[in-house]
Amino acid sequence: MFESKKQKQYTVQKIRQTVGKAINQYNMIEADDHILVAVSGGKDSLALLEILSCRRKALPIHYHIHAAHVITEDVPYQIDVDWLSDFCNKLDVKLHLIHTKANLETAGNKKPCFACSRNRRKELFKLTNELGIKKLAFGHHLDDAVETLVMNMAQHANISSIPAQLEMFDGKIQVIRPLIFLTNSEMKHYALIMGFPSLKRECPYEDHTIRYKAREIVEQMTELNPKARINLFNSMNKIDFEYLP
Ligand SMILES: Nc1ncnc2c1ncn2[C@@H]1O[C@H](COP(=O)(O)OP(=O)(O)OP(=O)(O)O)[C@@H](O)[C@H]1O
Repeated sequence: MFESKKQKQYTVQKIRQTVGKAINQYNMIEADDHILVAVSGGKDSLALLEILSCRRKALPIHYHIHAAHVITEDVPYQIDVDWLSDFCNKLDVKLHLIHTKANLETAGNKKPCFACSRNRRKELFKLTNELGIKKLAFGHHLDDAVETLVMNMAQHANISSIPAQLEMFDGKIQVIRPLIFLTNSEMKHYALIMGFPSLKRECPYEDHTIRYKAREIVEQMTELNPKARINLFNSMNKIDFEYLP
């Protein structure tokens, strides 16, 4: 679909404003904060890094952005680190590369993908702590939250998802998700306009079977109501306890 320069500018501005809305609503960023952005090389975390970095120029408050990318050496999936370094340089953001191993052979009956992402999170928390940073930002968006809601209801019989912000380790680290009000389709659109390449390759261990099924279910629900995705998201803030069994 052809989009004029003006339309593209409008989309970019709207998406950046929506990030700003989440940041303000959850008080995610304060003056002089240091924020470590976890960057996978996928479109969402690249956009998150770029948006947070650009916002610094437009705001009266100042905050510091750092980026971290975890390289799991024993998993045959790597991104173009030179491109990412260059991207961070242009944004005037320091990139921290974390080299680690998932040691999948010792993961017992845990699935490789689970063991690898648990190790990645551990490494990100470790670096955040070592750098004396309090805020760790992830690139999860609204679709991730809705899919997680559906998965948790079906698998764990509880109503829970991924929070927009969460205090961890007795408040030492605050996890923030500034893209939480944006859909996957909005993020795809943003990446296309900004010309972000897809640095991520499919990992051979990647097992998203359940998540893909949850995604399909959410997609089917949009046939009931085109707004189903947003409604599922908003329903998490509107639980009518009197009308529950
Ligand atoms: N190798 C990594 N290094 C640093 N952070 C990561 C890495 N992989 C994932 N993350 C963080 O975890 C978030 C969710 O990861 P996930 O693999 O679900 O995202 P993705 O959709 O594959 O990539 P992205 O969200 O960047 O488009 C990412 O947005 C990013 O913030």
